[in-house]
Amino acid sequence: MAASHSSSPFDLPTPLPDSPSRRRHAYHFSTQCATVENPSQKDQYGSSSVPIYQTATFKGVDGQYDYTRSGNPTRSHLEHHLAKISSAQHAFTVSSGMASLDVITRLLKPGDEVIAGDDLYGGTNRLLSYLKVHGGVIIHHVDTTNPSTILPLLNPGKTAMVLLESPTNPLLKIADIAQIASDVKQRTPEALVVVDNTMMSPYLQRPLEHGADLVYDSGTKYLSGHHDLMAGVIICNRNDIAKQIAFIINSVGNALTPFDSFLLLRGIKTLAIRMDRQQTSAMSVASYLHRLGFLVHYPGLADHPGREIHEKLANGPGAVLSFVTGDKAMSERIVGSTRLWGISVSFGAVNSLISMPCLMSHASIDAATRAARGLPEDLIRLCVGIEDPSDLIEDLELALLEAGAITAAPLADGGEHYIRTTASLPRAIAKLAEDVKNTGLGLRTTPRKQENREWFVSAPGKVILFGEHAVVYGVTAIAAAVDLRCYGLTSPRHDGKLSLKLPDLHNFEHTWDIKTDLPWDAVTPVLPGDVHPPTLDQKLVDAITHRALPPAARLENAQSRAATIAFLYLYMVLTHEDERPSFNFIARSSLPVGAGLGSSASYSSCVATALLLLHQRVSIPSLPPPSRGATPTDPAHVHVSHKGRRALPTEVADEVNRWAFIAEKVLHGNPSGVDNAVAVFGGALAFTRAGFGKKGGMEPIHGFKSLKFLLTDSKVPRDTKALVAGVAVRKENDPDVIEPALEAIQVISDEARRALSDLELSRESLLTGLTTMIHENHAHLVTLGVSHPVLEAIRAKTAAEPFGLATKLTGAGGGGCAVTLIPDDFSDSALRELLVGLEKDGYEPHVTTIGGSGLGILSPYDENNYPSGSDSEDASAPEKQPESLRKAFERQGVEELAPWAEGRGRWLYV
Ligand SMILES: N[C@@H](CCSC[C@H](N)C(=O)O)C(=O)O
Repeated sequence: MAASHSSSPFDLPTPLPDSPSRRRHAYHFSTQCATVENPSQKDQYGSSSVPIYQTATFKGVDGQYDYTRSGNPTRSHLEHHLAKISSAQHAFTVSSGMASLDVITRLLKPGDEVIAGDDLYGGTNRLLSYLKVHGGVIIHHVDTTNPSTILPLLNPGKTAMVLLESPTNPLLKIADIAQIASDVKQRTPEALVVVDNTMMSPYLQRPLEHGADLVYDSGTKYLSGHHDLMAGVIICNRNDIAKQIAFIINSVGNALTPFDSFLLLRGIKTLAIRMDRQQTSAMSVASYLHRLGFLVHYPGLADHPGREIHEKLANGPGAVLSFVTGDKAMSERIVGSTRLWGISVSFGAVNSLISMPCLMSHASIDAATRAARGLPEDLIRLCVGIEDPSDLIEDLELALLEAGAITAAPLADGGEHYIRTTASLPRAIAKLAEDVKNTGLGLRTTPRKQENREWFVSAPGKVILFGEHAVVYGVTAIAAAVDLRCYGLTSPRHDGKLSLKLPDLHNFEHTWDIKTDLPWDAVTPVLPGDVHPPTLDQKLVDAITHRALPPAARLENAQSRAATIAFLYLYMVLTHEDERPSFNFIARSSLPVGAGLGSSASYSSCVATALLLLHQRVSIPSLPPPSRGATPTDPAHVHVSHKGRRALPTEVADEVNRWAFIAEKVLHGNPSGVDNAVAVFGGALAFTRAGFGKKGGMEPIHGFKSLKFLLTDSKVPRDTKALVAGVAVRKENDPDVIEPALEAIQVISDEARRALSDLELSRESLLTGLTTMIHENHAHLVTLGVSHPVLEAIRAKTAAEPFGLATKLTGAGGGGCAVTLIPDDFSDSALRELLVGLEKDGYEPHVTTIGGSGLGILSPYDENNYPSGSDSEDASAPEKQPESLRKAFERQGVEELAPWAEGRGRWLYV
């Protein structure tokens, strides 16, 4: 026996007697929710909470209950309560929202026609598809935002049901339930108008009041509010339908259990208060995303196309919203980067959830149908809970930042704000342009003049002074440029070929025929002025790996293979409109490779700079005119000796940095961006990873004074991933030891940052302070378990008399490099003695200065000195030309690289 409620929903007036001065009136919704009373079902003990009648059977014959499938007192209380708050005559509860729809669609028979929306919950679509295939029911999907699309499908004698969601799941479209119900009643009065009201709950919308015949709700959502039960609710006013529903539920046996009935009843008591809070926060979240420029679907926003209709039907916009980013991979990253928003299907719980419908709740709709119905693959659905809205927005902002969906932009007052990055649109336009070109419809523009100069570029490596490993947990790391550098040289060719040579990396060399050896069909170019999307184009990476790598590089050496892929990737995405420069690129490095000193980032920066110059996407400032009369021995330029620093404009540095980061992604998958930032900008910076309640970002340490350090490569290879994972395990197992160590490292980094930028601090105090901090930071790294016996041996050697120096591991540890501070008064003879001792022990020490210049480009460039084709494979190249940079560059020993490069002319640095 299914419970049914036969009195008016507003049968719980104030207890006051009706009088002319004080009218009896219905209690407000929240009062009704909290007040569970059924006058016809008084509890024998007056219990204030409805008891759980955890019983399958009831004794006796002819009693109100006999078997819980047919009826149970706990469920009756719940159904009475639901009918009351839904303005309904009848309410039924079943095992899930889908069970509700199953019960309702059992009213159909083969040949019946159902009209449903084209944006609807994946499970609903699945059940309708099942009925179409197995039940002989004809299903029409239409755009229910436009009631006139339904009219031609209303087929008297055939249309049995019109199934609506409003707002729809997940695009939050609005269907005019009242208008549609009236049209249906007029044209096909026998058809039932059924509404899935889950998104609104009876608090915000009561479709029976707008002409619906049947309303169902997934009680799992707002009604329960805590995601601790599954339930479905069906309500209606018509006795004939109620009778059939009760019959089906009893026959099928899917009525809600006594325990779940109890839980649902408990949840409903707080429905209004939860919904109020959730809805207010949802409005803030929607407005926040809307302000950033995302396309947000939420009926509370002023520009929502269905807002006016929704406001006629409902008392609020609810707490579910969705938005698109323009890039599925970016959406995946956003969803994966949130901490507070749980990645989960469903909605309506007190805790906030984030999901990608196409991968989750709506995955059962096949991709082609999703596309045909306009359900975007990059759609993110947000279900707002009761947490503090500022925490929710902060968490979302950090995720958007981390995913590259927003970026900081300067404000007129010197401050900063976040704006949406616009990676996806120009990319689509570029693709379109390519497509047009490939189909022969494009207009060919005159190709630009081929870049005929040799370009000589260089970028420094980096050393982490403080904060390594701890940086993974949100601690600030201090990184600085070292004066060991990577150098890159391009020389023009005129034979349609491209070559890469890496003499210090297993002497790798390869030449490609640009037209035939590179997988051009796999590339989506990034147009000038546009930014590369935050994620790599994996299709292109794969195509290069499988179709462009020479067998030797593919098989032999992982470093040269990765360096080649990064080079070709950048070359190809920067190429557009058939302008495919032909040249040789040689990279050399005075930095030890794979020792944690940022050699890959300095290589990436050189590749990015060289390619941007060759593709004519950046240019360097031309030499200013002479300030006085020039003579053969005096070029007469004003020249203040700043050694070229700050001569390269910030725009050039920013562009190179962006592309160097892309090359770093090819090389490392998920780099932090610190290494390439140091390689490009030089100096020193403080880096904090986003997350752990921090915004994250990099800040230059202004006023950084250059310092002398000894970098000792232990020559012991290390496994960075394993070391990072080891710290994670220790942190998990021994938080009382590891957490304080991380906190102490943050204190050291903060102090180091202050000291390094304090212009008034004496040199002596700075060096003393740094010595202490080096010792302390190393001790904490030992606690984290990332030191190694060779690093301890280097520490002991440098600390021993007569040296007395402070050393710490730098980077991942477990081998790799140690960094030793050399005070200004440390004698040359002592330094020589130390170097000899370290070399004798099998280490490779480098005396370096840190905090120096970033990216450098050789200039002024005398184009006539190295004319076109001087070193090219062009058969017509004139003979007897001055030696090109290329040959001399290749000839230098690694130690001579830096002084030789400096001697080539005037370098411009960032
Ligand atoms: N795997 C489930 C997914 C349930 S989605 C639940 C909810 N209605 C929502 O919109 O999130 C299934 O396939 O049904």
